[in-house]
Amino acid sequence: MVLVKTIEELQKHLKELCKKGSVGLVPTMGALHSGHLSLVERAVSENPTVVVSVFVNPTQFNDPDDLKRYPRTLEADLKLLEPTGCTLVFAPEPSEIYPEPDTRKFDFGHFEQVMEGKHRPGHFNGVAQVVSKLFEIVKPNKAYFGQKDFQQLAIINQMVKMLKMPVEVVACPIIREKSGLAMSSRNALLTPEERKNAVVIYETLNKARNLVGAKSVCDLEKWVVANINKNTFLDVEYFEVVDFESLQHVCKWDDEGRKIGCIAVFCGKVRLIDNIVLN
Ligand SMILES: Nc1ncnc2c1ncn2[C@@H]1O[C@H](COP(=O)(O)OP(=O)(O)OP(=O)(O)O)[C@@H](O)[C@H]1O
Ligand SMILES: CC(C)(CO)[C@@H](O)C(=O)[O-]
Ligand code: BAL
Repeated sequence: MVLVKTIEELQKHLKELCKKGSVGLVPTMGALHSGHLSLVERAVSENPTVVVSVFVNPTQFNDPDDLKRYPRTLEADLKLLEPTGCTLVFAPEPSEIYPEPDTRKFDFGHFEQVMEGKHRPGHFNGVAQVVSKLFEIVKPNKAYFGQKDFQQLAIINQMVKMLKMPVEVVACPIIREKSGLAMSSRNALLTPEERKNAVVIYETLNKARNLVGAKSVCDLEKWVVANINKNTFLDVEYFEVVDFESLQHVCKWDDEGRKIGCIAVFCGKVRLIDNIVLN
């Protein structure tokens, strides 16, 4: 495994490595945990060359405090990546990715107007800026993303189509702690007490899945918010039941297609997201 910091170095390595076959890319913002490692392991099992990028992308943060607080742990990340068998770790400085400001504006229509897009203005434009740059730099055959960031996956699939990029986007399942809490780099910012209480999020999502049909969509949404907000550590920003493909709000359980419940919750100052497939 080799750590590279510049695009020039990375592309020099890739010129030789791509002769071995496909290249897999796992984009991350570091502070790695088993969720990230599951993506890397999948990529290693499917490609002779795997690049893991570790880059806290400033353009996707709508809240400057969130960017300042975001955990940065490159030394520990490298220790975790070593045994996975990944080939290259690309950890650039912001000036390497953005030698000048990226002024591109993507139009993802409805996909960026709901849930994360609505509550984090500009977030998905920043994600598309950095992921499109990473795809141009690495030219991967396959790129791996987690279903924890469900809406991000939909946006990236759309971006790949819009920009006609020859990349296969691979969706990977959510990895959870034993308690059920979805693994997330931001979990490291929780106090032990907050972490204990954060398990109520997934517990509630699981109960909600069992109430599908017994309650109307609208009543279920209200019930989830009320049940989580009963816990004084937690404050729901949104819970929405949407169509798995279109992300359109679902009105009735009888509507065609799979449905997913997506949630964002503040636990103290830390904003956590999660989701559950409902049928
Ligand atoms: N628990 C998880 N299970 C599966 N994939 C995950 C999990 N957590 C993160 N990922 C995926 O890893 C990739 C990098 O995510 P990122 O570096 O933002 O980590 P994160 O844990 O989601 O951090 P945070 O949510 O605090 O920003 C994304 O594709 C994300 O969906
Ligand atoms: C895809 C990504 C690495 C882009 O910065 C980030 O949004 C993330 O970690 O999910
Ligand atoms: N996992 C999504 C990255 C972010 O929260 O900015």
